[in-house]
Amino acid sequence: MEQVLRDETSARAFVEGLTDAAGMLRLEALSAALINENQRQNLISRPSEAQMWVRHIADSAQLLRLVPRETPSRPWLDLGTGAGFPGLVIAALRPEWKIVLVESRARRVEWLEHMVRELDLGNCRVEGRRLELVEPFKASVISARAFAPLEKLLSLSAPFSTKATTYLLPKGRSAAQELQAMPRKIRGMFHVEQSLTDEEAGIIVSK
Ligand SMILES: C[S@@+](CC[C@H](N)C(=O)[O-])C[C@H]1O[C@@H](n2cnc3c(N)ncnc32)[C@H](O)[C@@H]1O
Repeated sequence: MEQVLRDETSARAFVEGLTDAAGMLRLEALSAALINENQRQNLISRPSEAQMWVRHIADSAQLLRLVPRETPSRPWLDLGTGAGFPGLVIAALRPEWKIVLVESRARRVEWLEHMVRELDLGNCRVEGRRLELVEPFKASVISARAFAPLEKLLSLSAPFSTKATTYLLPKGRSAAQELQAMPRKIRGMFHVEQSLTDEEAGIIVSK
């Protein structure tokens, strides 16, 4: 098994390897603002504030290992971005990529829009509505962490996917089980990658 990022120092070093100094500054700013905003609205669990890099930032950033380094030809769509994971972290690491964050809760939408402006992420757009109401477009990547059960996720996101779309779905410790419970045809379209931030967690990946 690969390295597991057990502490904040190793998680930060891992993310450093994926970006440049400006990217790290954006993530530091995101982390500080998020801890501040978490006093006003419940964005992340309080205990996870002290493990921001392992639990949230590196956990999101690791998805970049699963896609090509080149700018995708179509947008990266993140479903149910919430506090910003994983989509806002990807946008902070790859500001030249087109990223669309979908989030329905008004205060979270405000927060995401605020951070997109603060971090000057001109290629990142927030769709502040339910996914069901978003005008469909074809995405290169569809990511979602803790958004919906796999079957529902696939049906809600179908209008945004093509045969070439890569799904990246951090599913925690239920990944293998959730995939196993799917009909064989769907099972065959995905596999589970080991998460670098939790040795028992998996990421459901298409193709
Ligand atoms: C459990 S949170 C996860 C947030 C974030 N992805 C993370 O892992 O930290 C799920 C988020 O999805 C949003 N959500 C749920 N159903 C949605 C829908 N149909 N359209 C858009 N957003 C939705 C919720 O408002 C919530 O912020």
